[in-house]
Amino acid sequence: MGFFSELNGRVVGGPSILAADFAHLADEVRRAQAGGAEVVHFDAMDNHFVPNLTVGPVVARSLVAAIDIPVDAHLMVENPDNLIPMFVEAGVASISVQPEAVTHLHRTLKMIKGGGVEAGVALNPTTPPEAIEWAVPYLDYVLVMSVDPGFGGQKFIEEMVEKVRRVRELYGLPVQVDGGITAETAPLMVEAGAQVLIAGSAVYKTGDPAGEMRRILEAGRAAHRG
Ligand SMILES: O=C(CO)[C@@H](O)[C@H](O)COP(=O)(O)O
Ligand SMILES: [Co+2]
Repeated sequence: MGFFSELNGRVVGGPSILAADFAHLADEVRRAQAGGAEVVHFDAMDNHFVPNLTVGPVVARSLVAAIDIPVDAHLMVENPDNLIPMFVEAGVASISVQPEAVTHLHRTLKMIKGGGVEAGVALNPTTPPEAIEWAVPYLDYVLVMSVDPGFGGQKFIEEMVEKVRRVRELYGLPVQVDGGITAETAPLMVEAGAQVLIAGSAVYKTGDPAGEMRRILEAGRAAHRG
């Protein structure tokens, strides 16, 4: 049970908080919800794995309490094991880790699942889908990064469309996509098999978060092969 395991073939999406106004996070999420967002993507960065620093479990806890859609935590941190129990305690619905930042991935995924939340891996653009073959029994979703993690507003990496197709073919797990997702790139990703569309800049940097969220979801759904 959970957000990813209950998608039932639907294409869904939500905003990445990275591009939102952090002084009004819950309101920013509600703006995207007005455009059909069903999940919010919470980017945690540590200035070690990525050269940027954002927020952690304390802010996640407040956000969970203030909104009524699931919070999906994307941990771009080295050694996430210390943080996982705190994110679980904060009430997030799912946690993805970057396998490039984790030494004992099996242990880390078991820790996430043991906390009763859904587990994912977020693959850097050059990390091959085959790298997670033996992690699949412990996964509820795969996040294909279509930019290098660390910043919003970067250029979409086109080859990631084929990577989505490959991940879907290999594992059949729900694929989430993150990085440079817009109403133009979303259909390419959905046609290749992506089901969960995450967008930061495209939603929040245009002045119409609800309208842009809706546009991305409609464009994605129009490309869905069912
Ligand atoms: O995880 C990340 C970046 O590391 C993403 O969640 C970005 O925040 C997406 O931002 P846009 O590329 O949509 O602006
Ligand atoms: Co992210």
